[in-house]
Amino acid sequence: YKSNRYGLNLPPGPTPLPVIGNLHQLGRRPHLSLRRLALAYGPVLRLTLGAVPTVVISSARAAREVLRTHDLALCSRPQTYAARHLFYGCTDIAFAPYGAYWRHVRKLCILELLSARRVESFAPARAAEAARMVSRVAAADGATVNLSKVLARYANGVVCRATFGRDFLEGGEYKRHGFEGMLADYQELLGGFSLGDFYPGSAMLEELAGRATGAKARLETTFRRFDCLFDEVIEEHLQRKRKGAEEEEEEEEEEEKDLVDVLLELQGSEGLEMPLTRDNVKAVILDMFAAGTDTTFIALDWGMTELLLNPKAMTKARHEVRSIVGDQRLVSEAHITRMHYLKAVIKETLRLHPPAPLLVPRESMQKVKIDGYDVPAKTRVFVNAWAIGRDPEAWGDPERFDPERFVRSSVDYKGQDFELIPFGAGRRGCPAIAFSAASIEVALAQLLHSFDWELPPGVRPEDLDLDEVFGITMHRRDDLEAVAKPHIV
Ligand code: HEM
Repeated sequence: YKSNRYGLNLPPGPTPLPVIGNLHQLGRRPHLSLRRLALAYGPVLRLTLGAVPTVVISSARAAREVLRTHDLALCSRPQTYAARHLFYGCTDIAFAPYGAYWRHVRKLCILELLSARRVESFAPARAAEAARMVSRVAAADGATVNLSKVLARYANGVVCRATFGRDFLEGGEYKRHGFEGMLADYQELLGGFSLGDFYPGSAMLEELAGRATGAKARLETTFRRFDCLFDEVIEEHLQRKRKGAEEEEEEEEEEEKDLVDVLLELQGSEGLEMPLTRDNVKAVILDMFAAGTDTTFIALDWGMTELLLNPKAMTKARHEVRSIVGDQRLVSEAHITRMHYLKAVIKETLRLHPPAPLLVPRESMQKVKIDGYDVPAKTRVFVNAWAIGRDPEAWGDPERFDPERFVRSSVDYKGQDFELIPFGAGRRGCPAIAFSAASIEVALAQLLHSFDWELPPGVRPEDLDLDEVFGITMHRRDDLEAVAKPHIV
């Protein structure tokens, strides 16, 4: 085996796939190293992640084969050490292996939790959080604002209101529950490749590796923090229900229900195909909270970063928003249906900065052929959405932020166009595209309507450090700071 310049071992003879190597050799930014490898060796790479055969896909054509042609064969998830510890033994939606249980919870998610009607019912929550976001920015009174913090609170507020019926920002609760730390731990632990994953199937070796590296202790602490919070929230909801029943209140309006209400109702209903335990309910709540918060924040953070770096796009988007909203203070969702350029800005942001750069790994359930290569059962499959969004074969001038490209084309992120797959696609595709689009659009439109934005005095676009922190989701390492001049507040 000779070593190539990536420090990987190339096999001497022909192999079913071009490269064998080791993912931990790929450094701090695997999405980038993997793209370099794909440019050198082709869009279907095989790596050996410890004992786990792994395939990485880096072209729209190969992604179509994974996410459409072989969607069913490739729609399980690996039961990683971290996912099992954090997600109640992988009984959530995102990490459950393919089977009757996953089909059941996924169906409940599509029909009950994130249906078009439910997403619409959260419009007041989005509006309230957008208004609070404006107040937080206005409070800076022309001084430099840490916009990343403001956006993180918005994303957290929207997801918490939809999931739990309230946010945790008042009365020191945010700090008490340690939300930021919890989410940071979660992203890091899930995105990391813990030593335990190198010995799948050997429970003893996995356990030893987990202990030796300290991963187990961290996973257990993070799990316990989430678990206690969810128990508190469920008890609150049950108490409210009991009180309502004693006072013989009218049935709660469908519009006022949060996702915990819906899940508890489903749990109590008799017609359910499969019973839901309390742990199942908590696992699904964790999915909503964890899958929704950071992703929404990252899309907004990069959206505002790109607009600040590209004043022409900023001016055009602002002009569109203001010409539609006029002198009203708050942007409504009816306004947004007419904001075509704003939607193009969001697509362009998600093309260059998909919040989950390698999507969420899949696992093959049977042998399939991808791009002519044999991929055996039990192979872990990563799709490098980040590389695909910058593929020169799919995109002209791919590194340039240019929302105009979407004004001229009908390419969308809904899982039909494989050159743009920030939400994945197929049976395992993100079930929250409508929820996310609504949350991102209203926040971005509101920020552009209420304020004129500039970089802080003395900071030039080229001064911004755009480095990122890789995890299951990937955000900028530095916070975005900017100055906001009120337009209509
Ligand atoms: C910008 C925002 C978001 C992005 C970019 C995003 C991206 C993704 C991606 C890439 C996947 C894996 C898809 C695949 O394997 O093909 C996924 C799955 C998932 N997402 Fe999202 N997501 C976002 C927001 C949300 C929100 C707000 C929620 C919930 C409220 C959510 C819930 C889920 C769930 C439950 C899954 C697992 C689906 C399954 O395995 O069946 N996501 N998301």
